Amino acid sequence: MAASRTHRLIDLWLGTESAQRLRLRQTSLAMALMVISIAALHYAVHVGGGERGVLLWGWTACSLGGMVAFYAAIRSGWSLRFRDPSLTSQQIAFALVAAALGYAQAGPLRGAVFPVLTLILMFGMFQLRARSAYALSFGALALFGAVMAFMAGLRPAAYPPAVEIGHFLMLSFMLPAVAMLTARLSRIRRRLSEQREELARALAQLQAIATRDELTGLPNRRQMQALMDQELLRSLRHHHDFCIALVDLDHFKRINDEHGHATGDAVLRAFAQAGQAALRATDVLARWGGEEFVVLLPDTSMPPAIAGLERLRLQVAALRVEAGGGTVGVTASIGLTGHRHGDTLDQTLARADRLLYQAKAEGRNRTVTDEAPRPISLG
Ligand SMILES: Nc1nc2c(ncn2[C@@H]2O[C@H](COP(=O)(O)OP(=O)(O)OP(=O)(O)O)[C@@H](O)[C@H]2O)c(=O)[nH]1
Repeated sequence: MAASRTHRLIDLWLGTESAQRLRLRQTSLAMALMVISIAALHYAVHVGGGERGVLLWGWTACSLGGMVAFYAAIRSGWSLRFRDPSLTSQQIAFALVAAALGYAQAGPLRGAVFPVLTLILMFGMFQLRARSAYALSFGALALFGAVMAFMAGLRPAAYPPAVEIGHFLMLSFMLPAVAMLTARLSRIRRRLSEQREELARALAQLQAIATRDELTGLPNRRQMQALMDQELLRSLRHHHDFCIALVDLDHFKRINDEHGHATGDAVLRAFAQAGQAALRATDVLARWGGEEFVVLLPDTSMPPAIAGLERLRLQVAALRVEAGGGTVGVTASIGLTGHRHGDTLDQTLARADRLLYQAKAEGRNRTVTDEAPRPISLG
């Protein structure tokens, strides 16, 4: 109960979208650091005998208000319009200005600002590019240099010039060092993301090789086998019909022999395109091997299956492929059968194969089914 209330509060503060949650978590951490730094500065001024006057309270209000404004800009989604919706550089720049102004008021304990400064710059380590990290570091150095010079001139007793020069020298070593580390991390991050993209590309390529026929771009035999297995399971669960057809190009050897292998390849590609166009979007045409193809017609009974295969056969017969100045045509023989409940896929495929053999034997360029003959509608 208490846990779920805590979760609800956290969701209210951070939202539920994961990238936004990450950004807001980081900003909340920055806010916490700001609150601790404000408390520490008040303590430092108090211990140092300084006056907690309007300047300190003004600084406190601006520092807190700024962080709340950053939180609101991110939480409301307003910052999503920027390249970096976390507003990392802007938050760091703001915190650096607040730190420099805090340094001007901290008195004898002002050295405590330096580790905070490092911490502020470390917020950029996982986000900033090298250029931004160097710009922020050198900007901070210039800002602190100006504040140190100003304070040494204004209150030399509290900010002795010799001590300020020492502080500046320390910063001029420390800040570029942090920027160098950030730049190194940024390079590692970039290399990692390049490698990740390369891996994703290689994986996509491997998937295409494993599932597609290279010549025609159709699903290959392995992929078709998986699709038919899936369809078999679906048909068992939902008690629907599906059909399978074996399609074989006629006298294909002759095309190769008379026009060359390249023309044969072009005919296979043209067949694949025309075949897919003739079928419904849910039907799958796959290359089974050589000049033999399989069509899977999911959730389809025999009459529409016959119509679909006849449409395919007629469109293939109308194909003309360029070959050495002329054109070459091709026809297809088709064995079509419906899957029978209780049969294995191999049994259905064997039946389609026998029907295909029959189509060849009866003169080719025809669709043969084991269904009782009925008028074919091409609708
Ligand atoms: N160009 C090309 N030819 C192929 C490819 N795969 C198989 N073949 C050829 O397809 C031809 C198939 O010939 P056969 O099995 O004798 O059949 P067919 O000539 O089509 O005769 P029927 O099937 O009886 O009508 C062979 O010459 C194979 O070399 C391929 O990827 N590209």
